[in-house]
Amino acid sequence: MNIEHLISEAKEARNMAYTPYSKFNVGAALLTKDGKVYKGCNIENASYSMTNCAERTALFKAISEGDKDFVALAVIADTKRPVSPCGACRQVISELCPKDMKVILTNLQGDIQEINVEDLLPGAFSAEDLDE
Ligand SMILES: O=c1ccn([C@H]2C[C@H](O)[C@@H](CO)O2)c(=O)[nH]1
Ligand SMILES: [Zn+2]
Repeated sequence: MNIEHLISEAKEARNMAYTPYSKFNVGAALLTKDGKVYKGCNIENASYSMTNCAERTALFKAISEGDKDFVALAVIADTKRPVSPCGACRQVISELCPKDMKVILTNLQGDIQEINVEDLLPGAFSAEDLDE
């Protein structure tokens, strides 16, 4: 699976976004070691803070299906710069994905930024912080 294909899966997921409030559609595609792709879109709610971002939708779908070996995540939105995942998603990605995994951020113009998971959220709170 190449990066272009993963991005096209993210673009497809974006078409499923449920965004009656922001009209800002985001898609994500999460690739597993076995070559399976979990797609996710953002899902909003009239109680705005209940919104789930595309990145977390894809991750939660995968984890809930028993998949946990991830090799890449692509995210796409109609932004001037490659879309920037929110803080909540950076926290969740940091916990569930390997440190050296590539996150491919892109936009509809085809600008691409690749970033390692470990650089998404420097100093992230993690499981180790829970140890006494
Ligand atoms: O990386 C991002 C950034 C924003 N959103 C969603 C949340 C909300 O539905 C809309 C506007 O913030 O975009 C995502 O899904 N992923
Ligand atoms: Zn988010």
